[in-house]
Amino acid sequence: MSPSSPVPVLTIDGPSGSGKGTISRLVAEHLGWRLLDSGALYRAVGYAAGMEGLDLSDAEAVTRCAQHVKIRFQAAPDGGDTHVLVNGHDATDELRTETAGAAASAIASIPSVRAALVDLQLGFRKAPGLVADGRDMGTVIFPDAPYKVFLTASAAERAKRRYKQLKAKGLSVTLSGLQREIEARDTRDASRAVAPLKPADDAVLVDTTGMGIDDVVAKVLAVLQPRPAA
Ligand SMILES: Nc1ncnc2c1ncn2[C@@H]1O[C@H](COP(=O)(O)OP(=O)(O)OP(=O)(O)O)[C@@H](O)[C@H]1O
Ligand SMILES: Nc1ccn([C@H]2C[C@H](O)[C@@H](COP(=O)(O)O)O2)c(=O)n1
Repeated sequence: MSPSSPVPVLTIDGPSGSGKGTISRLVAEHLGWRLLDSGALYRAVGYAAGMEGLDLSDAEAVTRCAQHVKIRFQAAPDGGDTHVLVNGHDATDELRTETAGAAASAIASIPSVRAALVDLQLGFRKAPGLVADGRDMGTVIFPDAPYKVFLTASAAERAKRRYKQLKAKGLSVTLSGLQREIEARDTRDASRAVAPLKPADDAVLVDTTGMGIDDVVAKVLAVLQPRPAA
């Protein structure tokens, strides 16, 4: 990278449960790059709005909340999951629930809420590079990113992964209920007017159905390799 060239960004977009968070973290660790979990920002706004007792469809009130909320990512001392502090409260566990995901998806369809989070996201672009995980990383926030991936997997496989993850945490969930929630969230995220969930025109599509995590990491890292001249 020359001193004048922009900091490289790898965007990893995709639907819920496709593995964006897991793969982004592993790829960022491998590269020694920073990580932006943009979904956590929308989850934090939805959570903060809930704590204030706001009606999530009140666009003005939720936008004010998005403009003022203090969100901080804190590395776990034991090397585990990064903690997310919302207005000083460690909300890591609350933010990972499907309820928080649905609230995030609802407030994320408000254009002024999205606008309130743009500068915060752009601020993550620092040397030596950034892996950015979300729904609109490659299309809206970092359209000039040199590397873009769109991760998918069948809804049934994504529901199975989520089921395993939540069961391991001791939560009482059903596979069919999770699949319904995942599909409802995908539909809302993909059909909103602003920054809908969709692959960037120049993204590499990776269908992870039936693939293990290590194979997906390898496939994503391959996107960063220079292509042989034709
Ligand atoms: N290729 C894979 N094979 C099997 N399990 C996977 C794979 N990728 C991710 N997982 C598991 O699936 C679960 C969901 O993954 P993850 O949270 O990374 O998805 P996500 O796309 O970030 O979801 P969300 O958008 O809802 O935050 C995790 O338990 C993760 O370990
Ligand atoms: N760039 C982004 C990231 C997330 N959202 C919204 C839509 C998602 O359903 C919700 C939660 O995201 P997750 O943590 O599951 O990745 O947040 C968005 O609109 N744009």
